Amino acid sequence: MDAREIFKQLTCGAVFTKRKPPKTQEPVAPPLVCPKMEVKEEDETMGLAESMKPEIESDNEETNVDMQILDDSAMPILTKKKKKTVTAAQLKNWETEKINRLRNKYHIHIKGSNPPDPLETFNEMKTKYGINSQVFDNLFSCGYNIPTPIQMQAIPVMASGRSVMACAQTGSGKTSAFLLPIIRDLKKPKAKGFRAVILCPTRELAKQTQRECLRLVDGLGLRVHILSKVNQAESRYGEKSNKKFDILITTPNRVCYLLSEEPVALDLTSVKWLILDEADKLFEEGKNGFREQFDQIYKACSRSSLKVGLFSATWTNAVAKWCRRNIKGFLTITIGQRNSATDLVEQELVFAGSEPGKLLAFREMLRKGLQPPVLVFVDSKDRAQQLYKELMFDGINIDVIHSDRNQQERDNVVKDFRVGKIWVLVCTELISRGIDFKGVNLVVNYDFPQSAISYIHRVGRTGRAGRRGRAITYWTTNDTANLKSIAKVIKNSGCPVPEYMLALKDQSKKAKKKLGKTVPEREDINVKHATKKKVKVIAKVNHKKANGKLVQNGKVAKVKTQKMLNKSLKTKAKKVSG
Ligand SMILES: Nc1ncnc2c1ncn2[C@@H]1O[C@H](COP(=O)(O)OP(=O)(O)OP(=O)(O)O)[C@@H](O)[C@H]1O
Repeated sequence: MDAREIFKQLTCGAVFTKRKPPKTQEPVAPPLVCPKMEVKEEDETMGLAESMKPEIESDNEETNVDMQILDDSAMPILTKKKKKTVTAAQLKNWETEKINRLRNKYHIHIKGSNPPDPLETFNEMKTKYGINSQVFDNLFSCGYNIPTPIQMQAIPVMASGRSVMACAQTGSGKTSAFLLPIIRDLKKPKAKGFRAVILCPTRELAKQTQRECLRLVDGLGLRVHILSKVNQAESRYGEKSNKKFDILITTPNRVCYLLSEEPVALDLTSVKWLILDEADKLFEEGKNGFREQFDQIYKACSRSSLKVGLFSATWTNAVAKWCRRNIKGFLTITIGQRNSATDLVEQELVFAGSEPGKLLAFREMLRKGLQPPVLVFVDSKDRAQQLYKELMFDGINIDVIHSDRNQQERDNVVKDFRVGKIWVLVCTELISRGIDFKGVNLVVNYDFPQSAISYIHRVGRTGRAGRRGRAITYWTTNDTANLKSIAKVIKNSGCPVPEYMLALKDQSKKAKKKLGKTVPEREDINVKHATKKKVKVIAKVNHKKANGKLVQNGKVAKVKTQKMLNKSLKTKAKKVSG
């Protein structure tokens, strides 16, 4: 017997090859399951309702056995394949669950029948809604890589031709949320006249929206227009005009002026989309609101298929009521908690005792050093002017904006603040809504806001587009009426507030409404609180330094002496008292 024969007998005829054996699976014994015990699968269906999981069939129902016989003595090798059976209904449920998870993740709440699914990426605008790839490129050149939660939901809603009422925090990208679906819908320029109208409460906001729109329509040829000189409008937008514009961005007053002309100087019959940015502000009644103007504009947009979009960071009953009465099949989108301040802002309430105490506290803050740009909000244009005059000699680049300044001055101030020439801007509610100054580090509520809604918008000028910010609010014993509601807003956005503030008595609805409308009486902020001597000395020094002129923001301003300041304030006070 040669060595080969001996080896064959010893190995019982086994064959050895260089090939790797196929992967085998040991036959698995059925799991021991206690009758009452639930077996949880550790797979991607975790957390889904039982009915939504794909059906996984058990071992004893069907098992495919593959046998591979290498030779007579080899063991059979079992391979088990699990078959999955998923019905269409289950797939749909599964998809719904995925969408719900996405909405929960981004705190997207939507109300109304058959809402479209939210987008997860801008790319879906191309694949699902056929948006022009040029717009897509424009988005990326704006630095927008992923949609914000309001964009995720509002874009598909509007792109599917539905009216919408949307509420999302300040600085969360609402402007592009309504601009993108409009641009998608209008596609290219047409000689039909305005097909979209965007109403904003202030001209500053209208200009900013126009800028954003121009960036997004770049390369499409769509013509975006802002109503400026109403006296030139007649020939440009009237019935006989050559209809040279597609999108109109404006404040309501200017539109109403043209609509009241004989013959009507603005044709809105082709308007497909009417957007109200800062809708709750536009719906306010009284001299600061635009309720009547809006009604007139809505009537003039007579196209039967008109769709309306109402956007704001704050939600009021008046807006919801109007939507229910006038718009069929609209959807309501809310991101996060309604009427809440952004949690990107570190907020603080500071008790300043009295009016002079506020000035001292503010000066102390300036002395310690602050990081510009800073916005300082006060109650009225007179107070804005007073505070500005008080601080203009303190060696900071400061300016003021309010509705008494002419349009050119207002535009210059906004421009200078944007480019960093102005460090501290004293302002009124005029710029509390919608204005997107990039990188404001600090908002100071020098005067306590008249309502929680006003507080939310003022504070929302910082902490925008994912950046963090800070807000300081001074309060005195005169401000206790609103203290609780504002303390609550601060607490809800995750900042600490003293417990006693939250335990204060609630105001009645009527009292709150009244408070929101009336400007509280406050002691003047003026130089009489500082020692006259000190002001004279400062004025003298500045006078000398600038050879009789004060150079500010690249412009030459006349330095006013104490006497001149008092005189101008007295004449202003006389004017106000009538
Ligand atoms: N998808 C995005 N990715 C990154 N930045 C974005 C995106 N969308 C918008 N932004 C930026 O976020 C900032 C705030 O946007 P926007 O002014 O539209 O906010 P808003 O929600 O209208 O705020 P407000 O309530 O104060 O009017 C802007 O500077 C804008 O350029």
